Amino acid sequence: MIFSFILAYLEHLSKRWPEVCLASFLGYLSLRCYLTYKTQIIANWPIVGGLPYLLKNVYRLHEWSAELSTIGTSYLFKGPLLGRQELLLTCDPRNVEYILKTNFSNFPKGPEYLETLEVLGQGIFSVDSDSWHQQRKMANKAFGAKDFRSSIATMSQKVVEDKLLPLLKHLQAQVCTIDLQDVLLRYSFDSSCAIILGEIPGSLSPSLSSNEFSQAIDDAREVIFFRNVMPRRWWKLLRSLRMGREREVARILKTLDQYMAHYISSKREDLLRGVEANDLLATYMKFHEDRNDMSLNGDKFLRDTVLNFIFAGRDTVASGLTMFFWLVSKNPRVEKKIMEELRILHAKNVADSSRLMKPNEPCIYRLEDLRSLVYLQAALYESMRLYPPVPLNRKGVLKEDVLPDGNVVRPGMQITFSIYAMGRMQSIWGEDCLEFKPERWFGDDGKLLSESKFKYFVFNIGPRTCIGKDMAITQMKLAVAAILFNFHVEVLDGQSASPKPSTILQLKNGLMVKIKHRVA
Ligand code: HEM
Repeated sequence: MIFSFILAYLEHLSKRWPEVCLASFLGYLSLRCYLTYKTQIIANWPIVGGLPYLLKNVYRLHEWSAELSTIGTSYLFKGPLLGRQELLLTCDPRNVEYILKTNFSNFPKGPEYLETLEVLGQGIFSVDSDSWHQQRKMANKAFGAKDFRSSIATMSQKVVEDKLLPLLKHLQAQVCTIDLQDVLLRYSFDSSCAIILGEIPGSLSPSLSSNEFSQAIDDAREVIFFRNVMPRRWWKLLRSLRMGREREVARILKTLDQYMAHYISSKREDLLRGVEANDLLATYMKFHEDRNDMSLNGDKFLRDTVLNFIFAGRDTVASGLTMFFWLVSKNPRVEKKIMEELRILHAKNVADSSRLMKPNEPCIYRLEDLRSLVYLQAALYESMRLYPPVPLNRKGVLKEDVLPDGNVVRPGMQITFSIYAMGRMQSIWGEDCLEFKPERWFGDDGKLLSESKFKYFVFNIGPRTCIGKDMAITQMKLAVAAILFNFHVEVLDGQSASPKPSTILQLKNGLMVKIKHRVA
């Protein structure tokens, strides 16, 4: 009796106020979803899919990815109904190896992802298939060129010696608190530009003034991140309306184009005047000077190529260094062992009369010293395991395929894997996976193990493996050895290592330190 009365009343309401009824129904559904799913780390709600979870966690994306890895190694995430996109989140190392290496050709970056990299043009990083093959071949040739390889070490050493150490000496004398993350970003920017363009932009000057080119790279990265976390249709709509972050794109492109045009034309003039140059830009120009194919030698090709290398190298090296200093500050035992290694080498160099080392000048390490710094190398690998500079990777799917864990992937789907989560998985690294232990990188014979012995995806694996790995390790070792030997980096208490949401791992609030004199 009461039931039929309620039904009749509802029928009456829905006829008189259909909007109110629809709104109440949706409200009821949302409340039910909220109460059902509120304690879950992730779920696919009706209509909106997993978007509420993404929005809720976007500010702590990498920590969230590590939490997801504790409930399962793969999860099929569904986007909102409008433009529904399926995304397989995985941190199963078998899947990642299959995607990056075993069946590489079936998993290109794909048009959806490449669109988000618009500012990078058509460089090695932002193309697939034939164009990528061709560019990779050229890049392998450039990175294999003897003159270019030796200029990597010479230029990095020059930036450490002439720019980084004098700045740190100045900051030590000022006795002030500084953001080490910012200083290291300046170092990797100056050092990358020196190696790639043959010019040091001077961002390590004592005034620590801002640099327009470097700022445009930061802004471009933010746009790329934004496009990667927003549903595709949403950011495209914002782009057509020139709203939000998308409003910035034209200005960023203009700045990047202006700087690139300047560097390319002045390098061309230098080479015509017979100036000797072995930087990457000059190496590419020399490769192609006898070719008439303008698509390989034109300014647009050079602009995209060189910009891609600066993008790939600048933030990654700074990120690796920042997290290294953070971890070392929390692990004095490791710092002591690195210092022992550095002091033994220093004593050897002082005894070597050809090195002409003066007792009161800051100690500089050279390329030939780096090979013997094995504990330092292990500590760098280990810190990038816990804090990989590129924490996420994304791939598309060409043909339907079954991944090693049984998940079926189809064209149109996206696959994202978290290198951050995989670096912290007990099933890969053992019970002490969260400890910073460079010792895990040594075999029973005391020799440094190669990273291929581990499920270590920090530099990618397979055909698209990072081409700048050796360059990065050289830049990092030279900087760490010079900083630690000459200064004591005092990391201020009360800071946390929360990464900011970005395509490159960076600390949300920087790394505040005091630079002090190192007492021998
Ligand atoms: C610690 C420093 C670095 C780390 C952790 C790192 C990591 C990576 C990763 C994960 C990828 C694959 C990205 C993807 O497929 O989307 C990559 C690709 C690449 N890296 Fe690095 N990288 C570092 C430094 C550098 C440096 C210094 C350079 C040279 C300037 C460089 C040049 C490249 C290039 C050109 C690619 C694209 C390769 C291709 O697609 O064939 N990287 N790197």
